[in-house]
Amino acid sequence: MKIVIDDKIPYIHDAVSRLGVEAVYMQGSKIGPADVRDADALIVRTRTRCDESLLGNSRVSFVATATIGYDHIDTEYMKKAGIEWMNCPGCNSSSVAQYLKSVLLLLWRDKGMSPTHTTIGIVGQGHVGTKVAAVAESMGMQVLVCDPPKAEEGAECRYGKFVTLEDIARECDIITFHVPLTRCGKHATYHLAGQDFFDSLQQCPVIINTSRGAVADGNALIDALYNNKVKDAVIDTWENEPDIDLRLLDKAYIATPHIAGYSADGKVNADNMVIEGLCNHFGLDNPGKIMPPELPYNVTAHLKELLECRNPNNEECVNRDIALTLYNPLNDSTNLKKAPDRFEEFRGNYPLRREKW
Ligand SMILES: NC(=O)C1=CN([C@@H]2O[C@H](COP(=O)(O)OP(=O)(O)OC[C@H]3O[C@@H](n4cnc5c(N)ncnc54)[C@H](O)[C@@H]3O)[C@@H](O)[C@H]2O)C=CC1
Ligand SMILES: O=C(O)C(=O)[C@H](O)COP(=O)(O)O
Repeated sequence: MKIVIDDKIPYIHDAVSRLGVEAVYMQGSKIGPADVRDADALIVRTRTRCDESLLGNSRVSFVATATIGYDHIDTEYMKKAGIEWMNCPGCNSSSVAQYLKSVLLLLWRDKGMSPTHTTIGIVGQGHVGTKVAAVAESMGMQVLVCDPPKAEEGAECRYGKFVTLEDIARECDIITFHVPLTRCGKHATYHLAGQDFFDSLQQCPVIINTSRGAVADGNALIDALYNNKVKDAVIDTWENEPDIDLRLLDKAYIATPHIAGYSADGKVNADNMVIEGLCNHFGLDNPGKIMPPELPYNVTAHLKELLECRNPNNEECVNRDIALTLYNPLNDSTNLKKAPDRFEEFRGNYPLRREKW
């Protein structure tokens, strides 16, 4: 049995080596029809488009993407071809929530956006949006949630009732997108934040996009930043990655290379889900749980020091410093702004980041 695996999926190698199968590791964007022709399974990330042109002449019967999003998988083709496929729902949702928490703390520290005077609009109440809403609520923000598909299903909104995107545009100081990228259907999200949306903004909000680049129309967002319809932008996901728009990079307050979900915890969750799916599909013995590496001693010692020096009068600052020590998106942003051509390199060699210590 042969598996082709994206070589930038961290922590998975040991578990795969214990499966007793042939494993070929390759750069995700380079995996082509000749590489998968004699493969039985494919484990990918967002960089491999899985469709008929890749898989049509192969014997692949199982495809797993170690990600939440699956807009790179042609699910219609998978169904037609009888190929089982899986994504990893929720795997890195806490990692994206950690990214958002640090962003909200930085907006408070550096831009004076006090949480108790801030209304945040969350577009998409799925795995990620639910956790982001809880973070914002715990900081004292007023939370509005827009999720028309969930509203139509009769799902419960924890924050009053679901509102429309128009309500969000009218009321919110921060607007953050947590939707899948979809190009058809009643609730398609391609350019959901388009010209009309930006024209309708009333509060000159901060726009945060950690979903997929094309959920926001980059040109319309840049115009809105120049015309002061939008105060600041925090961009993790970009149109045309890795060839990103340098005007948006320049204007964005925080600009990161699609790494909101890159905590080691999130990566390991995805690995464990993928290995379980693979073992179930092929009847293999599960080699056991993968664990994330520990943080180095100097980081944990610094965190302990912060806690020990805690002054009850500045508890909030200590909590903020701990959160930002664990993860500060400005570090990733500074690197990307200096060297945007290294977008994929920054992702592929991402430093150890933990959600807890
Ligand atoms: N930047 C990063 O590293 C990461 C990005 N993502 C992106 O975030 C997306 C969301 O992730 P999850 O919350 O786990 O997905 P999910 O599937 O759990 O939730 C998505 C929610 O969006 C809602 N939705 C769909 N169309 C909508 C529309 N037009 N307007 C408002 N709401 C709409 C759905 O009803 C659902 O509740 C993923 O599809 C992925 O593209 C996810 C993880 C990491
Ligand atoms: O899970 C998702 O969806 C994501 O966007 C990932 O965090 C990004 O993953 P890769 O591009 O590394 O596959």
